[in-house]
Amino acid sequence: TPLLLHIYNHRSSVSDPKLPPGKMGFPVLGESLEFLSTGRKGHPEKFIYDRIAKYSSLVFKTSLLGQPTTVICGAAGNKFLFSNENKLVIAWWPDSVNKIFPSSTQTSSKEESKKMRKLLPNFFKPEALQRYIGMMDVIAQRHFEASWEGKHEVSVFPLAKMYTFWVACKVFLSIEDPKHVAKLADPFNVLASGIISIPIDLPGTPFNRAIKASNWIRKELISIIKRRKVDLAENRASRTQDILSHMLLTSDEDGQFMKETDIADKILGLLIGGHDTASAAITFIVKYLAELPHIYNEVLKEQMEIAKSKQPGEFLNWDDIQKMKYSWNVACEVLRLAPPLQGSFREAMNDFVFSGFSIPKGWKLYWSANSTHRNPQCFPDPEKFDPSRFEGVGPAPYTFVPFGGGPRMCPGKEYARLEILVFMHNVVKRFKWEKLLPNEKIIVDPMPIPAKELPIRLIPQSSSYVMI
Ligand code: HEM
Repeated sequence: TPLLLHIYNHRSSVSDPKLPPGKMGFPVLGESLEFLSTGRKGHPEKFIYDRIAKYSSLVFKTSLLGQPTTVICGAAGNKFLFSNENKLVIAWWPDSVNKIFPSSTQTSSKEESKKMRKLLPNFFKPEALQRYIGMMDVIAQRHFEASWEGKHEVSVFPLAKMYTFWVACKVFLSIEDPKHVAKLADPFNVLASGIISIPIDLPGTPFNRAIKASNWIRKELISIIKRRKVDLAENRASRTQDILSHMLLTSDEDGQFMKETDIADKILGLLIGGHDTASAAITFIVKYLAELPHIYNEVLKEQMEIAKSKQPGEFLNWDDIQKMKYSWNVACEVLRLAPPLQGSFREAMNDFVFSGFSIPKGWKLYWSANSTHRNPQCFPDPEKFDPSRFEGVGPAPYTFVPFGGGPRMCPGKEYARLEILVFMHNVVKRFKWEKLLPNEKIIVDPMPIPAKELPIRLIPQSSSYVMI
């Protein structure tokens, strides 16, 4: 619609449309505190729906993280932002994120990082990922043996993080020794908590420790990369064994290979992008399955059919994943009600007009998954857990957006689907479970997690099930 936008732009200078309704709040702080506190109280959608109601508008202005921001809600808003990437809007991250990942913004140019972003989906194409399903299953089995079996009670969130991190170490880097995984996991958790901290870089602050942790991990990654290069040259490593090999051997359209520092940054970005998101999703799947026994039973039925069809010692494969339709609908319904990422920011590249409101150049824009996920027009009876919403053609375009959309859509979406389904298969095959805290609160900061990390009581399946 460039023509339409041109007309909009033209009209904007003539009739001078107004800024969206809304309040900018206090200087600097803006409305950040309310934005964050509705999340910490477990209802991040409240910030959005209160304002949609107050201003009778799906577009409103506010100020978040020190930035004038327009929040754009609804399917039409999602479509607008996702389809105008690099035309009217460009990705924007808060300063704290840029400081923890200095090299992606400082050593590589914008052009370079755009090129890199184009390469990324190559490493996560279904064809490439199919090979990794068996590896994920191996890690899942080891994880359950090490941390679940023989236990009466466990806390789900830390275990989900351990699982996704172990899978990532294996699929990205071929690292599977639990000791080596743990050595990377510690600084990694420091890093993850620094990203969401207040960006004050003084000795001892979480932010400062995160920067140090990120430097340590990048150094470690560079040495892994150097070793791999030698191993590939001397045929001691396979060209397709993991994502690192793919990155080292893939060139862009100009025949250029990625630099070591870029690969380290990309892997670090992927580790971060995939860590708390997928583990939050897994935690909420376990939570909903505990609360909804009829859904649990359907998932169990589907997964046991698959388990019965396998030979002893045979790992999950692509055909098995294709059979997990009901389980994936359940996972999608969980992602609708508890989206791990609430939304993300863009920046206006120029002045433009959206929905009759003028958006000044440099302003930030924010889309929010909850603005459609909990909207009764997009999802009738939105509070009801109903996996059948995803049967047939499924939700209308741009209404179900846990992974975003357009050119910046989550590159790890397929990977996440596989590791979530492999987890579901392994957990229901072994256990039923009950929540230990029936009314455990949810905190969204910035990912949704149960406040006490979801402690559950495990009830092993009858042994005939586990043997299969
Ligand atoms: C259930 C799990 C996941 C959810 C809900 C999720 C969701 C998202 C969303 C909403 C975005 C932002 C899109 C935007 O700004 O419009 C994103 C970006 C991203 N995700 Fe995921 N993600 C998940 C898992 C993963 C995994 C497993 C990986 C890595 C293997 C990953 C890597 C990334 C990266 C690198 C970006 C940044 C892309 C960019 O800046 O262009 N994500 N994800």
